[in-house]
Amino acid sequence: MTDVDVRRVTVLGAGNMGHGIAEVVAIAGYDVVMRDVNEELVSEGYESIEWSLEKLAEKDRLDESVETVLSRVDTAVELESAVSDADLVVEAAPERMELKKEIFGELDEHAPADAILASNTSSLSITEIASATSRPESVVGMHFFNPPVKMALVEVIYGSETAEETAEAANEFVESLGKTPIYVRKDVSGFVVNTVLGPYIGEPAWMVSDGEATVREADAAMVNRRGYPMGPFELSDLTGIDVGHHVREEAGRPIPPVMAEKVEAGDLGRKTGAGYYDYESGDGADYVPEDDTGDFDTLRVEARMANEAARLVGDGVATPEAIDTGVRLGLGFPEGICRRADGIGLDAILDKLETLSEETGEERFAPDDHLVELVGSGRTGKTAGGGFYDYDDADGDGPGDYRFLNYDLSEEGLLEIELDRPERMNALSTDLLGEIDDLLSSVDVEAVRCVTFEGAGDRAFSAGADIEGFADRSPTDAMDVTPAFETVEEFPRPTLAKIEGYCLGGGLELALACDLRVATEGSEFGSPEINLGLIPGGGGTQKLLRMLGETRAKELVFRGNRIDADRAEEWGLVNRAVPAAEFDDVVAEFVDDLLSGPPLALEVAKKVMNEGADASLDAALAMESQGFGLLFSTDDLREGTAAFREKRDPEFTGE
Ligand SMILES: C/C=C/C(=O)SCCNC(=O)CCNC(=O)[C@H](O)C(C)(C)COP(=O)(O)OP(=O)(O)OC[C@H]1O[C@@H](n2cnc3c(N)ncnc32)[C@H](O)[C@@H]1OP(=O)(O)O
Repeated sequence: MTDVDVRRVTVLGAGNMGHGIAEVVAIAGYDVVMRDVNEELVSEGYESIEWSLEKLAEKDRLDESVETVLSRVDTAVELESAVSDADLVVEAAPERMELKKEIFGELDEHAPADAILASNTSSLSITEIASATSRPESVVGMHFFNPPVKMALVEVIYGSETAEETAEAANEFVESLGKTPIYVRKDVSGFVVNTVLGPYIGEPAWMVSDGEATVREADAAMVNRRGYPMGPFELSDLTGIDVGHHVREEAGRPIPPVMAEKVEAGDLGRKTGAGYYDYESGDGADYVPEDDTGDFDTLRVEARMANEAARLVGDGVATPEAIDTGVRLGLGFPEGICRRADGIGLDAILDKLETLSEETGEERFAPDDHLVELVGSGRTGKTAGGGFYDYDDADGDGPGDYRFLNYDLSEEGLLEIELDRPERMNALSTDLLGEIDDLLSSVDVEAVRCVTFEGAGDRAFSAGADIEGFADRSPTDAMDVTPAFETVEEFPRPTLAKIEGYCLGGGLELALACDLRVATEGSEFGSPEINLGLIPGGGGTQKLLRMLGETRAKELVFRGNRIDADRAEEWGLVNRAVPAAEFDDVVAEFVDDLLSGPPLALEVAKKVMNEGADASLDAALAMESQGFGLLFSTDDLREGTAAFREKRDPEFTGE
């Protein structure tokens, strides 16, 4: 359950968002009432929850039975009784201000005095919604992304009178759902994610309108050259061209002519069969890498997004971390826009905006004050040691602040490393591999006694190398995956992979570079590279051969299909496959032994065993005997033998 005070939740609205939110809330263990204005809508919503839960159960992604989760979902038509004992109400009604205000007026009358009143609006002002109540301090925005069951992000938005404790409770509640909240500290139009998305869609539309680019060039360049998951026009077709048009109209912003023409012609995107691409008589978003002529000005688009991000930071709406988390989880951007801007150089971004501003006189290029300040104070990005972020490791003298990696080094010497790209199944991008390499190369080894690796989220340790990045990579770059795996393998302390979920391709190779592997029973293992026309490239072919023998290794590599954790244990691919409920305890037992073990003997054992595996038996035995001799002169040996004599646990110091 949850450690916040919320126990009973009411969701108002049984449509796409409403039933999705109710489902997520019930899965997290809360009792939830889903209310809509008539029985038909409510039962359609309920059936959708049931259908979705069954799909999750089929994919083994539900810890409880469908019936148990459903037993926590109640439905209602009457608002008063639905909210009368709710701790939290999430309103997910259609996006019309008058309707929302009416609902919040009713909530004010019927919901308990201490209830949190949240709106799932994606575009309307929280302050104005709250004005319909006599308790605006209890009203907060809680913007889930569609579909809630799949999307990890929730924006928690402050209205102008939202109390700190209301926002904090909303934040904790979102975390208790297993989702990632970001704070949007001021009630700005578009909140965080849609504010950054605006120029991604809008600027290419201006460029096409002005005859400076084609739709296909823009999409191909942003996807292939800059790694975005979808081209701006492809994305616009998917979400509906009229949606972006409406948002701009409402905000009083100029509308790119190409967008206005499409809306006027009724070509709104996929939903009408045609938009920027033709989905009925054509092949849909059929741009290909060759459409990327190299002329499309990607910097112009990214400079505008970075400018919006600077405005959000400068105005105190969100931190760079929140913005980056928002666009990664909410839009699937390959990295946060603030990180990316720091990488490009804020001076180059400012220069681009100033040039465009002078050339066109258009308001949208006016550089934001915060951006100007950052550049003026020398914070021009990563190479300068600071931009939106600080780069402590710019001088290369220690681990820094990583984008895709979280780590913690405890006083006892446990270095816990988490691969943090849950939205991409913790796929190993070049950057992520570089960060693993950097961390293990720069950490103070003397302070570490054991390392664990795990994947963020509950779906994957890692689903392999980042396939999105493949199109863009030269063969020599692509061969560059092994250094990080070698660093892991050669790290002088014992390493343990904690595997929950998919462990595939490069993810399996990372786990194999670790000394030990513990997995939950629901985990799946495989080398699916062959299905992509590839072979394992991070040591997999050779590691599997040595670990499993030719018969099993070839089955994994040639067939490319997955095996379950029990079979992985039987084959010797993992040390233990355990039920999820026992996982933490089993991992803790392994870690305790490694942390309390003699560091020098463990280091020598690791080296002798790793290097000996590839040497002749004579050479390997010579290595072992040399290591054995070496350890005889250590304090740890004296401590180990003394502890044995004195019948106590040894306390090794690594000397
Ligand atoms: C030297 C090393 C080479 C290699 O490692 S090559 C890569 C080898 N690995 C693979 O081929 C595995 C690819 N992934 C999959 O087959 C599936 O995923 C899974 C079976 C792991 C899970 O399937 P499901 O439950 O249906 O989830 P989902 O919608 O496919 O994945 C969620 C999001 O994660 C992205 N993703 C998954 N694996 C990768 C990857 N390896 N590289 C980049 N992105 C990946 C998806 O695209 C999607 O993203 P969106 O939600 O935006 O559609």
